[in-house]
Formats: sequence, C-alpha cells, structure tokens
Amino acid sequence: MWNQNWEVYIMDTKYIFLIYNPVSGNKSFCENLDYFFETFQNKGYEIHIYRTSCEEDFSKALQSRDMKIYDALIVAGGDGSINFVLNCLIELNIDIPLGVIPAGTMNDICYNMGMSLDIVEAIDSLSLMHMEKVDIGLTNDKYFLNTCGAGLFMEVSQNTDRQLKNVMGRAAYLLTGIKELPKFKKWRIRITTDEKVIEDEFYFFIVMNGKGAGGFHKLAPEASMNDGLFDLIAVKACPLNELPIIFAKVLTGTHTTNKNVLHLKSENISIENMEDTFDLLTDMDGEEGPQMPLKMSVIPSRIKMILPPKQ
Ligand SMILES: Nc1ncnc2c1ncn2[C@@H]1O[C@H](COP(=O)(O)OP(=O)(O)OP(=O)(O)O)[C@@H](O)[C@H]1O
Repeated sequence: MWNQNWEVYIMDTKYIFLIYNPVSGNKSFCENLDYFFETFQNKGYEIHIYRTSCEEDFSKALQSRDMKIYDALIVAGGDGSINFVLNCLIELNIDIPLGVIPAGTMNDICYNMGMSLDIVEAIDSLSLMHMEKVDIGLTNDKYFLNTCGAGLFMEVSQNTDRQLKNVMGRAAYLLTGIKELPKFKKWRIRITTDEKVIEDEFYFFIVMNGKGAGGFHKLAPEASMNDGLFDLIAVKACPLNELPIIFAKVLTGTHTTNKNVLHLKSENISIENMEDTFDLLTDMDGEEGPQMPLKMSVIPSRIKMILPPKQ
C-alpha cells in the first residue's frame, strides 16, 4: 500500500517497528541487534528501526510514520523507555501489540511479565508473537505499567547517575539508596480507595500493577497485571529498628501481614500529602511521576503485549 510519504509497502509483508534506547542498562542490546534482525527476518518480518537519543525521541519515533502498517512495536530498553512508549501510544491513540526487550538496568516490567531477562532468550520468546491484554494504571494524566509511588527509596531510580548504571548495573541503585538513607523522613498522607479512607504517617507507599519493583520481585506478591486491581503497599512510620525486619520480609514476600505494613487492593486510589511544609517527588516506572495529589485508576486489559506463551 501507499502511505502519505509515498513510501511503498508490500501488502503481504509483515512489518515490525523496533525502538531501542542505546544507553539503557549496560548498553548490551546493541550487541544483540544482529540477532534480533536474524530472528525476525527468518520469520518473514521486515524490520524498521529507530534509535533514541533523548526522551523526546520516543514520541518523535511514533509520530514520524504510519504505525498502521506494523504488526507489532518492540521496545528495547529499561522500564523508563517502556513507560515513555506506553504514554506515547495512548496519547497518539495508536493501537498496536507491544513487545519489550529487557535491555535496562532493573527491568522490573519484563520480569513481572514473565520475560526472560536474557536478551537473546527474550528475542526468541517475542518472535513467537504470543499476545495477551494487560492492565495499566493512570495517575492524573500519565500512564504506567508497573508502579507509582513516593517516599523512602522512591527517588533512587531517578537519582542514579546514567554512567554509574551503565558500569555497575543494579549495584548503582543500591549505592544511591544507601546515600539517600539519611535524608528520609516520615510523611503524613491520606489514602482514599473505593472502600476506605486511611490517614497516617508513612515512610513510603507504592501502588503496584505488577508484583515487583526496584529488583524486589515479591513487593506485592498477590498482584497481577490482569486482575483489574492495584495493590498498594505502604510502610508506616514505625521505630527505625523495625525497618530491617520489614525489608528482610520483603525479600520473601512475607511482609504484607506485618503490623507496620499496609496492604490493600482497589481499582481506584487517591493519595494526598497532608504535610504543610514539604512535598516529595513521585516515581512512575522508574521515572519522575506526576505531582501530588495523585488520583490513580486501573484501566483493565488496556494494552496488548507480546508475552511468553503459557507453559
Ligand atoms: N540515546 C540516549 N542517550 C541518553 N539518554 C537517553 C537516550 N535515549 C533515551 N534516553 C533516556 O534514557 C532514560 C530511560 O532509561 P531506561 O529506563 O530505559 O534504562 P535504565 O534506567 O538503564 O533501566 P531501568 O529503568 O530498567 O532501571 C530516559 O530518561 C531517556 O530520556
């Protein structure tokens, strides 16, 4: 078919659009580009490619072509890259199956969706083109696939230096987290769900669509990306010596019954800052999120993702 730019597309060719962030993670996706081409070409796909050089490029990539010709959009990058693409797809009203390659540092989104974190294995799995619809979250006017939160450790991802991430990987987040410990403070917030209102002092809260964040794979052990619900996990302002116990339990996913942990499920959650004197930055899928107050809703089965086939 002919598109507006007078480029020729052949009707029965299958097309994939690949957007990759060359600086995500340890930059290793670039070494796997050839394998990506080999795998998809062998399955009969023609590949069009866009290399990002800044945040604005995700939107530019999707606006600069007729997305209707593509059978799928694949993003190679970290959680931030995936989040930018998700937001652009919805803002531009583009309905296309989305595949993700775990080329970032933490890759929480890929992990939560059951993808292998090995890039070659992830490419093999994507090439099977098994698709499922998943829920997404909306906070104020921004969308997320995995998390939205604020408080202790929530700014670590945004505050970690890119070069440190490239060289040290996940350990870079750990270093930044340790550096941020002395700054943390308790915070009075009001949490409103469809069922209840809770006002208390907390160290942090995180609203989860998937099970894990920040490399903690069982942060919301009961969460599911297709149950139409959020899982909120919040740690109350308890004595400091109780925090290590909670974090140890987070590793095994047994923290949700701890007296200092609030866990609830809801379709809609609002969070208001009740402090007069300070506000906190929010985090959304590892990037800076919207300003408080936050009004969050689940949008069930909103996006078709390419996922590993169920065994
Ligand atoms: N070519 C580029 N050079 C520098 N920064 C870029 C480039 N392309 C995109 N970016 C920036 O990369 C950031 C997103 O990085 P991304 O989240 O994908 O990787 P990561 O931080 O290593 O992984 P994760 O979020 O999984 O820990 C965005 O802030 C975006 O603006």
